[in-house]
Amino acid sequence: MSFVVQPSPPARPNRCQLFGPGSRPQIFEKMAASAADVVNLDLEDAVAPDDKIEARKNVVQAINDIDWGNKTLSVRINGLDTPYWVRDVVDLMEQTNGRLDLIMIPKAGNAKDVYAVDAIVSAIEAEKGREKRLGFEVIIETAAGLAHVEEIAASSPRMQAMSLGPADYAAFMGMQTTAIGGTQANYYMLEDPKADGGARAMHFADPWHYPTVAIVAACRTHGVLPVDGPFGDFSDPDGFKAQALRSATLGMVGKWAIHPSQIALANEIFTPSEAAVAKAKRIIEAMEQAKRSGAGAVSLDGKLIDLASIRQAEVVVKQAELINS
Ligand SMILES: CC(=O)SCCNC(=O)CCNC(=O)[C@H](O)C(C)(C)COP(=O)(O)OP(=O)(O)OC[C@H]1O[C@@H](n2cnc3c(N)ncnc32)[C@H](O)[C@@H]1OP(=O)(O)O
Ligand SMILES: O=CC(=O)O
Ligand SMILES: [Mg+2]
Repeated sequence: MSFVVQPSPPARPNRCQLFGPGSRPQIFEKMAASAADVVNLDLEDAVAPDDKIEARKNVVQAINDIDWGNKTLSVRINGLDTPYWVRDVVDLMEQTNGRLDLIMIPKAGNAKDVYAVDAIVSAIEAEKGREKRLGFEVIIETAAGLAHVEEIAASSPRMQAMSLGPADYAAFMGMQTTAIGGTQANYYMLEDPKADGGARAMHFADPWHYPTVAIVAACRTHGVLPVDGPFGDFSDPDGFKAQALRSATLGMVGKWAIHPSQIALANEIFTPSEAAVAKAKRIIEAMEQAKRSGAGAVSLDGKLIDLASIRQAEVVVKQAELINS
């Protein structure tokens, strides 16, 4: 236990981040009317090179003209290795009305990447006398991003969220797959040949486990929201749910949707169920009683609960309160 108190991440729901290409303005109103907590207008990989300039104009206009309600509104700018990103940032800062909440920085490789964007944003904010501080979110989706995940999480007071990007992550790590997230057919173990009469059942392992835990740890250390990225097969709701359940279990607070059919799935998984909230409240209640009687550890339903159980239960209760607030 460190004497440094773990900072809280931004207190806003982030169960689902709905993405849409900036080059497809016909869907912007649908995104605004959706049940996603966060809308991400994309200038990066969902926009073809020839459409980059037009997409930027569409996004600027949409930020100014569309009623985004109480959504967290974010734009994914182009990567710092492209000729587009500076103009993305400058136009978003100079030509929009202050409604924009976040800029998403893709392929963040180290803290200096965030610093570079911060320098431009800070200068324009000061020049324009903007009172609302723009927030940042990043995607961890390169080998360098993973290697420097903690310094990226700590890189700026603007940092609000960090997502795992499994598509680029797979590419940059040289993984042999073209699927975006989820189960990988070749990542399995076979049962011991001597077990079960040699039937050798397959057990799929989770190739996203390590980056997920690394992101969650970095985020929890620095008060940033950890988010699971895209699941490309939008025709496979069960696969999406299994992936989302794994990341929720490991501490992530939400997941991207790359199709409207994935929004309700993400909202369901990242909203604590009534049963989970009721159980968490029973634990807190039982521990209050235990404290009054001087006990640190007691049994509830035949299981141990102690002071750590309060902290566990509070995660569930606070998440439910945040969503219902
Ligand atoms: C690896 C990464 O970087 S992922 C992040 C970047 N990627 C993206 O932003 C891609 C986002 N998704 C999309 O562009 C699209 O959903 C696609 C290309 C996958 C599929 O598009 P379509 O073929 O039009 O899907 P489909 O026909 O099933 O759409 C059904 C309805 O949902 C709408 N829709 C589709 N995608 C979206 C979206 N992202 N947001 C809101 N509405 C949408 C369609 O306009 C259509 O509406 P309608 O019923 O009123 O006509
Ligand atoms: O940007 C997201 C990804 O998976 O790559
Ligand atoms: Mg990517």
